[in-house]
Amino acid sequence: MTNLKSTNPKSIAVLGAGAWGSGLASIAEANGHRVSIWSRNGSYTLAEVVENADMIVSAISTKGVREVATQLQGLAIPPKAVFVTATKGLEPETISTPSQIWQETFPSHAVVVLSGPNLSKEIQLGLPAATVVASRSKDAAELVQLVFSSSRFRVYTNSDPLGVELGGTLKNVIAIASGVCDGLQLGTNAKAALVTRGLTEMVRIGNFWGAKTETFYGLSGLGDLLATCNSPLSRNYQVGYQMACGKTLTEILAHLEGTAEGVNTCQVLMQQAKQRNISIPITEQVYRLLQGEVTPRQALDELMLREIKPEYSY
Ligand SMILES: NC(=O)C1=CN([C@@H]2O[C@H](COP(=O)(O)OP(=O)(O)OC[C@H]3O[C@@H](n4cnc5c(N)ncnc54)[C@H](OP(=O)(O)O)[C@@H]3O)[C@@H](O)[C@H]2O)C=CC1
Ligand SMILES: O=C(CO)COP(=O)(O)O
Repeated sequence: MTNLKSTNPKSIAVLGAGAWGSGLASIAEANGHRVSIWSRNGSYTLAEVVENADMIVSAISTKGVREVATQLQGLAIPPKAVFVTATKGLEPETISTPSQIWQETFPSHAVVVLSGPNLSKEIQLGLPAATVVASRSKDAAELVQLVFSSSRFRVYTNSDPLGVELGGTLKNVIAIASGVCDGLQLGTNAKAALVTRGLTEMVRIGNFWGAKTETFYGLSGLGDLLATCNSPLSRNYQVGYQMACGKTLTEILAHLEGTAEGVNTCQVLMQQAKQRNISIPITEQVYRLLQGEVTPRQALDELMLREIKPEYSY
């Protein structure tokens, strides 16, 4: 069996002290690495945490990524530092993924995407989980794999960073739909149909942007889809569930613990789908529900009564 406790501790700067930033910091710390955490209200400055960092791990919500990346641009980042992004969203103005923002801001540094079925509350409890680290740089991905692998966290490498990142991002919209499905008590058959067709929709969007189909059938796609569509711990699932129980989006977001990225992702996807004529019927109904244009029951009827068609169009 591999001994994963590090004999070569690295300096890890974690940006974002939310649920996932704290979770990732604990995993690296337990593996013997030197971890310092930055957040807007924390006691360290950005310059202090990134000084001498071997790895800069961002678990900032999408809305803050560019702002923090730009602040870092003015600081002395060690040339060999590897950026790791764990954010699952899309920037509305540019449709960039978080890793694209990091790579654009730091073109000569390696960027690694970390994404998988990783509900942070379960990880905090020490329950076992697996994830994926993906990069164009094999060496960087393997370094990140080594830093985070433990007896409770199994880390796989992957060479399709876009597919890995989009899996974690796109499933959030389907998780909202799954929450609606459970809130309306539509049963197991309906849930299976929703998640399976949701995966088809994820593959369609992902392929359009250049991600590989097979990546969506791995941990960062199907794996994360199953976790978030079946767990009340998922904030995105909670948004859908509570809407099905009659709450408004504003009421839900006011009391939600943490970020539900699917709400913004859904808007970005709808804009793109309209402009480029991509068929994303589930996302479209989630969008209309979030906009207050349909009730959960109307959204269900719209999906069930779409024009009949083959399962796959060749
Ligand atoms: N929780 C989970 O189970 C998982 C979450 N993720 C993803 O990780 C990301 C963060 O999620 P999570 O930790 O749960 O969310 P939280 O809401 O708990 O934390 C959000 C973090 O983002 C920071 N942030 C938000 N806006 C800004 C900004 N403008 N500038 C700087 N920092 C900002 C917050 O900073 P501050 O602390 O200063 O308020 C906080 O650290 C999301 O993209 C999510 O999808 C991925 C896997 C698992
Ligand atoms: O991405 C997650 C688990 O992998 C967390 O999901 P939520 O953001 O919906 O809580």
